[in-house]
Amino acid sequence: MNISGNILEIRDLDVFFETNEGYVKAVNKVSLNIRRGECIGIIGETGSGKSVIGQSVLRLLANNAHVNGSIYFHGTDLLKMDIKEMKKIRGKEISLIPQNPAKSLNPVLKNGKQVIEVFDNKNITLPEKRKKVISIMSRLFFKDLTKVYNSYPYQLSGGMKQRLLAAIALCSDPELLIADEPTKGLDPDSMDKICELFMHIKADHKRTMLIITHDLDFALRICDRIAVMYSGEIVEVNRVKKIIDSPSHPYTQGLISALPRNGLVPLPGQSPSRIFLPTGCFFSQRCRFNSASCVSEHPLLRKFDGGMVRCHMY
Ligand SMILES: Nc1ncnc2c1ncn2[C@@H]1O[C@H](COP(=O)(O)OP(=O)(O)OP(=O)(O)O)[C@@H](O)[C@H]1O
Ligand code: NI
Repeated sequence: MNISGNILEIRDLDVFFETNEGYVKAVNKVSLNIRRGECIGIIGETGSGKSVIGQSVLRLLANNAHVNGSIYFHGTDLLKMDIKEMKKIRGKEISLIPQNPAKSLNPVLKNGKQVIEVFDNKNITLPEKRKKVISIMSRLFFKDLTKVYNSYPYQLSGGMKQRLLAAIALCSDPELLIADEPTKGLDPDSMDKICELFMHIKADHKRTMLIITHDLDFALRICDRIAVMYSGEIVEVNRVKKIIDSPSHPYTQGLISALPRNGLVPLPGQSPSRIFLPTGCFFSQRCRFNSASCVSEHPLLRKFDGGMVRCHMY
């Protein structure tokens, strides 16, 4: 029992990759807690370090990665855990809904069998497994269940494949569910269905979730709290309502203004090189409030307005 109520505690996570060009700083001193039953979103533009955080939690980083910091799951640091022990947690206590549904399914296995196969609880009989799988699938597929159960992945739409992957991820009854870009490459109709699916997982299955996405609208609809990443670090964390109604960090303000319903005002400029990061604020070159201290001094993440913000203005 964790007294703090946190399922996951990421502390000062640093990840850099060794490349021929130099050290790529992917994640800088990221700290984030996920409370039981909470759905937290990590948002930010491409390359900001969102996926690397998810991969760090599951210990699925590439071989050229160097990792520092701690990721506590029930008080045990996953980063120090024996890889054998880690495999007992991965896909069971912490499940991932992978990014690419097409690549993650076995094309020659019927959908129902696909879920039963990964459900490797050795203590229960096959009929019991089937019963459990059907119960999970019926909660995700509603009326089409028999048809879906007996057909093959290629007969499913993109949105339905996502549902199948969600069923696979849920059948181990995980304490934490991580989804990396669940809406990537989907048409608007499937997008709505995926939104509905995640709302359902949240409400009905009461899952603790970490949603990694560049799709701000999706995150705003699903999550309770949002962490905004810029160039490998968290620049703002707060409850969704605060992020939408009164974003504090100029980068978050830029993201919100760039939403289609707000007139799609794009943020000018580019994020800095990840090999030669600036001394001051990483966002200063693109910031309309840029001042001398922003260039000379790197801002710390400080408590503000019920959340945290990394900006000299606060
Ligand atoms: N194996 C690797 N070797 C070198 N650099 C890497 C490696 N994996 C990731 N990176 C770099 O780390 C940074 C963070 O990557 P990450 O995949 O976490 O971004 P992201 O925020 O998930 O972006 P996207 O929205 O495109 O998925 C990027 O600059 C990326 O190029
Ligand atoms: Ni990513």
